[in-house]
Amino acid sequence: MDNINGKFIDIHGVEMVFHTRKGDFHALREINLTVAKGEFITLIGHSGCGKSTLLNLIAGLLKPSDGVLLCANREIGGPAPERAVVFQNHSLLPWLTCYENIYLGVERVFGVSENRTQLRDRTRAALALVGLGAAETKRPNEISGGMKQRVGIARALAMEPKVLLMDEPFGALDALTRAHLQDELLKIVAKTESTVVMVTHDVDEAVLLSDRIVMMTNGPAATIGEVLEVKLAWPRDRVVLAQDAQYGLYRTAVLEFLYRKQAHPAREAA
Ligand SMILES: Nc1ncnc2c1ncn2[C@@H]1O[C@H](COP(=O)(O)OP(=O)(O)OP(=O)(O)O)[C@@H](O)[C@H]1O
Repeated sequence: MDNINGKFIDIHGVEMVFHTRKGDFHALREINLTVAKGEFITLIGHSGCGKSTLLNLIAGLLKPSDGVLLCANREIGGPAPERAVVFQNHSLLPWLTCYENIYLGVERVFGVSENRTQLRDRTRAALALVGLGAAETKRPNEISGGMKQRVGIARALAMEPKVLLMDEPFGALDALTRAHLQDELLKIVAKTESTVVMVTHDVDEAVLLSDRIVMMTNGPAATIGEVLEVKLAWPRDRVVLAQDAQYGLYRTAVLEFLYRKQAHPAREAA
């Protein structure tokens, strides 16, 4: 496919070299990847292989040393609300309520063209989408870690981004909360038809959520080693999939890549 929907995000020949006091560090080499509109992509690989760097390049928070990144046919020149980011640590402003945290982003994006009632409706709709309508007047220190992450997701989605970028959004949560939020995310993404690129360390999370899993080689000069297409039907049910032979095969393929083909750097160094 070479229409815009097939190449909604188009990453071509990207290199990333960090200039440090100890010299240049070649983090990423020859990154080529296209993401279709509505696709859910996860990036997986050992610690330090450059997953966050690649996500930050798509976010426009970093500029590539070489190569080009396009979103909807336009070069990514910096951060923009069309590419909203959710980090591992929610990054909510502690002195604002859940409502105000979301409203701030909504106002920034739609404040020029819409009145206060419309902005309020957008904020409330985003809170409702993540099931937090009742918590709108609470401050971040009054809600659980899972709820904070949901506010972060609501804040990102409220900006109606073309792409949702998530850097280990559930990494700091306990297993049950994590599973619950994964299920919620799948429902939200199905409803909003979002395009998602998500960094994860979790093999089950990758298989459950992804249309494709992008597996990265170890750094330095990391690149995309393999891309696994996950052809499990939607909607996906974790309990049903736990018994599914095909699910097991996908899981094994990722584990093989990570622990056979790409031995952990710490072990190689030992
Ligand atoms: N600003 C920077 N300056 C210098 N080196 C950097 C910078 N940012 C990242 N790096 C290096 O680039 C490599 C990739 O880092 P990155 O954070 O993208 O990896 P990662 O796969 O996301 O790791 P983790 O899974 O541990 O979060 C690492 O070796 C890191 O030390």
